[in-house]
Amino acid sequence: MTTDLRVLRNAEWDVWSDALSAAFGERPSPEELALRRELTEVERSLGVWDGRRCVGTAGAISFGLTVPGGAEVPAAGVTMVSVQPTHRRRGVLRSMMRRQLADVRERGEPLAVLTASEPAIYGRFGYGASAQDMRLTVDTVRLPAPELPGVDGVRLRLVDPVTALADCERVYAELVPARPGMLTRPPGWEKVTVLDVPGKQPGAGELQCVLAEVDGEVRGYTRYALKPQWDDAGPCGTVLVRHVEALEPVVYAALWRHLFGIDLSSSVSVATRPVDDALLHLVPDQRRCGIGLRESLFVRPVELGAALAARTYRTPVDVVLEVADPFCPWNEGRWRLSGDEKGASCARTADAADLALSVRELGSAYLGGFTLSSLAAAGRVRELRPGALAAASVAFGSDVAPWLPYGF
Ligand SMILES: CC(=O)SCCNC(=O)CCNC(=O)[C@H](O)C(C)(C)COP(=O)(O)OP(=O)(O)OC[C@H]1O[C@@H](n2cnc3c(N)ncnc32)[C@H](O)[C@@H]1OP(=O)(O)O
Repeated sequence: MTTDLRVLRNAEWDVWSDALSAAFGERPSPEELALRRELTEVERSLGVWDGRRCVGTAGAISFGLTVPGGAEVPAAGVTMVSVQPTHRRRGVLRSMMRRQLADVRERGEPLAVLTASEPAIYGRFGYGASAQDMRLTVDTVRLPAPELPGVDGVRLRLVDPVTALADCERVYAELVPARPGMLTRPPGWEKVTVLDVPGKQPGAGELQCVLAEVDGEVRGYTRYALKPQWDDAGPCGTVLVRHVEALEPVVYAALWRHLFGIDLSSSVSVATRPVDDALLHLVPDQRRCGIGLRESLFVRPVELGAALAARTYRTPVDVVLEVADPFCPWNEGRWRLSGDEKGASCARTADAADLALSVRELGSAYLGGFTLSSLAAAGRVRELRPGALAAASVAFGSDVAPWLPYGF
């Protein structure tokens, strides 16, 4: 099989996009397609061609990723990856991943990030699961709505989601530096948050948006749709929450109180919240919150030294890492990482190693969502100097759990 892997050209976008849709078995709406076109960074997108047929696609988005300590680090958001069924398991994906990581490095982005259709795919390319989604299906019949002193002072306003976008984005922008894993997005990406595709959530009504105001200022918002349902006893619909964000506890409680109280519903379901979400402490019984966990954001250190130096460390750390990275061999070897809560440096060293691990484990530990100790318990990190593992594991931690609020 002779194929040609090259950077996408504008004129090829339609064929490339059709190949992507076909590989996922999707038929996007005209609105979705228009947004995909707008958000494709063509010069960062790759296509693999077999004659005039596009058989492989991969895109990258120029994000900024919040890391522990609050810095925003340039990160390539890997997306739109597909290979046609006729060309699978012949190394097309591998060739795109190799080319893409070389491009990311050339651009000087220390990190690549993605969310995976199937998590088993990307470890071999050095991506480690780094953050988790908490899914909740809350029994709002049995659980009382959240209450906090001052909740009655929060004014809620039902608004058109698109008209309210700028207000919501101001809130979102304030939240981004406060939590590792959150992304600063290129302009246009905010439209994805309000794209309401009829039929995408079968049975659900129109997307609603509620703004929460304190003293006339927007301090939070929620977006949701009601999925009505009826049984012999009456209404038992579900409120499907897409987003619920707030800048202070009382606003968060007010938004959840609203969601708990929506007529004709008996549960509220939200696909993703951080694992340390405050709702768990605003209700008296977590068991009735129907909690589920799954991995969400994968992180791949592309320039290892720059990536490790870009975040801060919870406790002082001075550790020599013996790093394996067969897919990006420029990262292989020994690195001394020294840092604390103010900053860090990471440079090559000839000193004896304290810990041995691969770049994938460093991706998993990078945002503080998974500990080096838990990875060691799975045999994926080896301690070479007694005491080094516990010290590094604590230092890599984060007070706030990493979280990615949406897919890309
Ligand atoms: C970031 C994102 O966009 S995620 C979206 C990924 N895309 C999809 O899921 C769409 C449907 N699937 C596809 O298009 C293709 O099957 C792909 C892209 C997943 C794989 O493409 P291929 O060209 O077949 O992969 P390729 O032949 O390069 O395989 C590379 C390695 O990954 C492995 N692999 C490929 N697909 C999978 C999978 N679904 N699960 C586990 N391993 C996989 C291969 O076995 C191979 O393993 P090796 O390292 O042991 O040799």
